[in-house]
Amino acid sequence: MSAPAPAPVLLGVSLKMYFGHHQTLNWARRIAALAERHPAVTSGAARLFVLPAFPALVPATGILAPYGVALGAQDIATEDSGPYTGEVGGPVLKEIGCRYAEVGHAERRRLYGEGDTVVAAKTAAALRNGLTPVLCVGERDEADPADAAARTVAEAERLLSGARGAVVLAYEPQWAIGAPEPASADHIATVCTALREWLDDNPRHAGSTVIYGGSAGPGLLTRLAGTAGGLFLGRFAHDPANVEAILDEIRSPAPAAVA
Ligand SMILES: O=C(CO)COP(=O)(O)O
Repeated sequence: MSAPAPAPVLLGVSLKMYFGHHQTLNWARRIAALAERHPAVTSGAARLFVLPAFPALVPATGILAPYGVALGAQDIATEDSGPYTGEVGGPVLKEIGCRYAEVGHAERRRLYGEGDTVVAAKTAAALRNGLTPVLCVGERDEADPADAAARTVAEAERLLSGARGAVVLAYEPQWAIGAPEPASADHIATVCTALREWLDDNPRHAGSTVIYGGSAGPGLLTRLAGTAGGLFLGRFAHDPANVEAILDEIRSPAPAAVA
C-alpha cells in the first residue's frame, strides 16, 4: 500500500497596510498567474491564502479564487452585527467569500490594546461564522526554545479554551516580526512541534495546521524540513519572485507512472 499523501504546505500572506489599492490588485494578478502555472499549487502540494486590506477583499477574490487562492481578512469583529462603528463582522466576511480571519496578531495587541479576552472572542466569532481563524501566538521576547514552546502552547490553550473547530495556528515570535531574519530553524521546529503535538491531543481542533511567521522568506521551508505545516509571510512576499522561490522549495508529487 502506498503511504498517505503528505498534507499540503500552507502558505499565507498578510499584506498588512503596506500597499495601495491598485498596487494590491496588481500584486494579486501576479500571484494568480503564479498559482495558475506553478506545479506545487496545481498539484495540490501547496495551498495559498492572502489577507489583503478590507477594501481589496472583494476584487482580490475575483482575481485569486479562480486559481484556488483563498482569501481572508486581517481582523474580525467580536460581534456579528449591530452598533459597532468601524468594525467588520464575520457574516459579511463569509458572504463576500472569505475563508480565513486573522486574530491576535502582535501588532493588534501592541498598537490597539487587544488582549486575550478580545482575541478569544474574535476566534469564536470566526468559528461560529464558518471562517478559519488564523490565530497568532508566540512569545514577546526572545527565549530559549523549550521555554518558548511551553509558553506558546499555554497561550494557545488559553485562547482556544471553549472553542471547537479547525484553526490555523500561526506561531509568530513577536521579536522575529519585522526583523532582518526569522527565528532559527531549531527554535521554530521546537515550538511548532510542541503546538502540533498539543493539537493532535485535542480532537476538538482536528484538521488544524501550524505555520510559522516572522521574517519568513525563501530558504526557510527547506531549513524547517517539514517541522512546520507552512509559512505566514509578510514583507518577503511583496516580491512575487520570492513567493515563487518558496513554492519551488515544495516538492510536487511525482506524476503517476504510466504502465
Ligand atoms: O507578521 C507577519 C505576518 O503576519 C510577518 O511579517 P514580516 O515577515 O514582515 O516580519
